[in-house]
Amino acid sequence: KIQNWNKEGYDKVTWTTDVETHPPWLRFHLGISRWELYNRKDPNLAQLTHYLATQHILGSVQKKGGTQLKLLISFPNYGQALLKPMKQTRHAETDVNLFYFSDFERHNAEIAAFHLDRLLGFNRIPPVVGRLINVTTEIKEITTDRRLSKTFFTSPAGNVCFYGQCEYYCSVEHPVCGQPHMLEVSLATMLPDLTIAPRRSWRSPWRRSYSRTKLAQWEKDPAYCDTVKQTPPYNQGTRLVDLIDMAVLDFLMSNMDRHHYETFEQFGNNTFLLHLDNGRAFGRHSQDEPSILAPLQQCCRIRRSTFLRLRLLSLPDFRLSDIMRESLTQDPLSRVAPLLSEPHLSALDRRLAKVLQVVQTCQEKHDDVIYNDIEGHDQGPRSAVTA
Ligand SMILES: Nc1ncnc2c1ncn2[C@@H]1O[C@H](COP(=O)(O)OP(=O)(O)OP(=O)(O)O)[C@@H](O)[C@H]1O
Ligand SMILES: [Mn+2]
Repeated sequence: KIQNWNKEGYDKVTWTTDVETHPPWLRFHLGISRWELYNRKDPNLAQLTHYLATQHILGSVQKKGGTQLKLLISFPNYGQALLKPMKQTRHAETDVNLFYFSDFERHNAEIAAFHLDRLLGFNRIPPVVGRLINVTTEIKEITTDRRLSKTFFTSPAGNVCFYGQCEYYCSVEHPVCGQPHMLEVSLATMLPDLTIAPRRSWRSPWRRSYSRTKLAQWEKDPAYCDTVKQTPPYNQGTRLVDLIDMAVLDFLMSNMDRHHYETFEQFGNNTFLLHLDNGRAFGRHSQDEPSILAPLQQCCRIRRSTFLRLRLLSLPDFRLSDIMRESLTQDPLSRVAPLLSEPHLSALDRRLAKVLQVVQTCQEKHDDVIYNDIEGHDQGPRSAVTA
C-alpha cells in the first residue's frame, strides 16, 4: 500500500509513547536493563528475530569497526542488523595450524552463541538469527556503498561473489559467494546507537597475546588472579564473577578471541558485560582448550546462579546438548542443515563436565568458591536445584 511507504521504502512512523505502537527493535532497546540485555520470557524476542529473518532488506552497506567483513542491514521499520556471511562450510573444523587470531569467522557461531548464552541464563548477547539472502538483489543491486559494490564478481563456477574492503580476508582470494545467488548469513540485532547509549570497551585481563611468539602475563603467572582481584573494577561487585561467566561461555564454545568486552556507560561499573563478537567460536569440536577457563581456574570463584544452571544442564533430563539442539531448531537456517553438528553438540556436554570438575577441584582447596548472587533476588527457575 503506497500510503504506508515514503519514497525510500521506509514505513511511515506512527509510534507514540505507547509500547504497543513500537516496532520490535525499539521494544528491545527500551527493555535493556542494568542486569541483562533482554528478559528471556519477553514475547518480543520471537517477534524481533522473526522480523530480522523475514523483513524486506532496504539497505546493505559495509559496517566499519572490527577487522573482518561485515555489513549493516536496514529494514523498512528502521530496524538494523549486523550481518556476518558464511565464509566456510558450516562444519569445517579450524585448520590445526591456524592461530586463533587467523581463524575465519563463522556465521553459525554467532547464531549458536546467542542460543547458548540465553540457555546459560546470561542474556548478554544481542539476539541473532540466520537467514538465506540473495547476494544479487539484497546486496549488490541495492547497496549505496561504492567501496563494497566495486568488489563484486562472478566466480569461475558462475556464483555471485564479493569481498569488501577491510583489514583481514577482504580480497579476491577470500571471496564470499552465493550459490549462485543465495548465501547463508547471521543477522544480529543492532544495539542502540552509541550517541544514545554510549558503551565502554574493556580489555580483558585474560586477553591472549595475539602474537605467534609471546605469552600473555596470565599464562606465566599462576597467581595472576590475585593481582586482578585487587585491580578496579574487579575488586568490587560482580565484575570478576561476570568475567568468569564469560570464560565459561567461551570455554563451552571454544572461543579464544575474547580480547575485549563492552558495558553500557550509563550503568557505570555495576552492570552486566556484553558478550559481543562470537564469530570465532565453535571452530573445533574434537579438542577442548583448557586455557580459556583460566579465569575460573586461577580465581576459583563462580556465581551461585551460574553454578546451579551448569549443574542443571549436566543432568540427563536437561542435558545442554539436547536443549541446544532443540533451541537451534527455532532458527530458520536449521531447515537448511543443523546449525551445530552432533560432534559440536556433544563437545558442549564434555566441556560442561570439565567446568564442573574445575569448580569441584577449587572447592577441595578453598571455601569461598561459590559467590552468592542469589540471596535477596527473585527466586526464579535458576534456583530450582540447590547447591
Ligand atoms: N549487535 C551489535 N550492535 C551494535 N554494535 C555491535 C554489535 N555487535 C558488534 N558491534 C560493534 O561492532 C564492532 C565490530 O564487531 P565485531 O567485534 O563482531 O567484529 P570483528 O571484525 O570481529 O572485530 P575485531 O576484529 O575487533 O574482533 C565492535 O566494536 C562492536 O562494538
Ligand atoms: Mn572479532
